[in-house]
Amino acid sequence: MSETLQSINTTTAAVSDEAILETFERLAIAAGRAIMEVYNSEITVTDKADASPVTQADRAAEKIILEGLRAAFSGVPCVAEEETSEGVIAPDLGRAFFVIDPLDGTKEFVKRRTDFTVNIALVRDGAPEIGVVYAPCTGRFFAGRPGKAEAFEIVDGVAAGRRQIHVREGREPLTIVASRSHLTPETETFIKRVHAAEIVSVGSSLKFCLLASGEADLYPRFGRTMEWDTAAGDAVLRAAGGTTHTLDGAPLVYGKRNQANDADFANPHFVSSGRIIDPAFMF
Ligand SMILES: Nc1ncnc2c1ncn2[C@@H]1O[C@H](COP(=O)(O)O)[C@@H](OP(=O)(O)O)[C@H]1O
Ligand SMILES: [Mg+2]
Repeated sequence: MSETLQSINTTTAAVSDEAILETFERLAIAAGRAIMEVYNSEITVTDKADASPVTQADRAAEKIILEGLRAAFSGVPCVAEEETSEGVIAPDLGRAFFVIDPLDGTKEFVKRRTDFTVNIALVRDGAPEIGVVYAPCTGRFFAGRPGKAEAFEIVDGVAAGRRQIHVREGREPLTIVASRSHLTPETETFIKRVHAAEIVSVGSSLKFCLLASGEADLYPRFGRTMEWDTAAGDAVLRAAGGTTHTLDGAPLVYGKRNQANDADFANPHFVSSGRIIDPAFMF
């Protein structure tokens, strides 16, 4: 059994991975409901300091998730997109902390497309171990913890069609998933090098989930992302048997602070993959 939260953080009770996931699921569904209320009425967009958009839905969803996590697991630090952008960051993350992107794919949301997601993850010892990704517009829900990844649909607030998912055996030509809004020249160069059957453009962390559910093989990201953009999807992917590597071939680690020439929690370029027969060609 994997380590409990209690053994690596000061919480009031020993908590199983399953119990953590149940809390994540409940909070993601509640956050998704708040997001869809805004989606179905008027969206107010403002620009953050980094020029990325934020809406009242991001803030409402983050409030629901943070209040829920802090009530259920007091003492476990939270790294959340909107709080961090306002300078609210725990001074010491310890060995276990939550990472939250309440609305990933804000550009998708603002354009009233369907790919935006709610993301909640637990990082332990630098690895994303437990995570949920929920796309409230379509109802698609993905959940992962060590050794088990699942997909299901949320219908009227209730989970239906729960099934285990796995990465697939990558076969050439591969299916590549890439960002719809942020495709860099470096990513395009990489895509040209790989023998791809199909390139699927997807907004948000759903890209990781398509690898996890065996619907695609590779997700190259040679552009800006922050840890909250990737932690939950990466947790689902790893639980399903996939990997995320930086360009030096090491697993992507989380909890990156005070890096020279870079902001806190910024990710380097990475490639996520399902079960690729020969990963050597990637780097
Ligand atoms: N130029 C840019 N402007 C805004 N966000 C950017 C960006 N480049 C990368 N991003 C990040 O990419 C995320 C979306 O990923 P994708 O392109 O895969 O859908 C955004 O998350 P948010 O939508 O949560 O802000 C944001 O953190
Ligand atoms: Mg994001």
